[in-house]
Amino acid sequence: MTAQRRGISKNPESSRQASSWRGNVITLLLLTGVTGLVSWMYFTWTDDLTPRVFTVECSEDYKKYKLFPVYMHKYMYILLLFHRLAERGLSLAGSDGGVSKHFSIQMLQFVNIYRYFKNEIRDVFTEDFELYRDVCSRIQKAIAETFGLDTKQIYLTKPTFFSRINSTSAKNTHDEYWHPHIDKETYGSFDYTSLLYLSDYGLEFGGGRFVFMDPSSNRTVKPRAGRVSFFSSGSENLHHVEKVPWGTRYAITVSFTCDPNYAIDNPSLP
Ligand SMILES: O=C(O)CCC(=O)C(=O)O
Ligand SMILES: [Fe+2]
Repeated sequence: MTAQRRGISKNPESSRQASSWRGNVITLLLLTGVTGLVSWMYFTWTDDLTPRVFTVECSEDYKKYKLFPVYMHKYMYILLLFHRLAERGLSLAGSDGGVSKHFSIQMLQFVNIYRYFKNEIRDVFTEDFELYRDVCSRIQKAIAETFGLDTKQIYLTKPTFFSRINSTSAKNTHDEYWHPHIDKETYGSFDYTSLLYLSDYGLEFGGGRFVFMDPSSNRTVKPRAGRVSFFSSGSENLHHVEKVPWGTRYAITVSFTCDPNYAIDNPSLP
């Protein structure tokens, strides 16, 4: 009896078909892979640079502020570089409890750079005040445009400050930046808060993301050097900053009020 073998037919036509089928599958896989990679690269690199605006319902608080119109919470990004100024100022003064806030305006528990540097202020900052003023007015313009205001309806207010956060443990409650809060309650005169980030999340520090604690879900802003986030300062924008486990996070807070009584002048050299 002859042993029977089953195997792939040696027919040349079916071999050709099999190899062209394999070729098609490989091409399809390659195409899918390349498309996936390109989409991933596109979304990773472009997503972060696109201005984003989210709208939330105004909180009940605004019923108390009859004088001023009610605006929605929105935020967007603009690109600016400001790291140098923060590092220069902050390297010379600050708390050892993980957070340093340096106001350009006098505030009780924080460093007033005018007082701190006295006559040396010109050596430390020189042309940086010009840059700072320019940044403030660009942010003011962006806020006014986004919220449908005239730039003359919002005024720079205090405190406006640099902050540096690292993993050093908090020495007092002012160092505890991670608590959920409402800026209007914390700072009083704020109607619009803006934050200009000066260092990159994930590269220069870990944690430290800004979290809007919206009722439906949280929304997170990843700090990135040059990124600006702004929002109305009422209870519709309860937020907190995640703890920073490593590295150093720099930011500038620039705030605006609708009330001319709380307006301050742009910072300038004496
Ligand atoms: O630095 C930040 O991202 C926000 C800080 C903050 O919420 C505040 O100082 O009120
Ligand atoms: Fe805040």
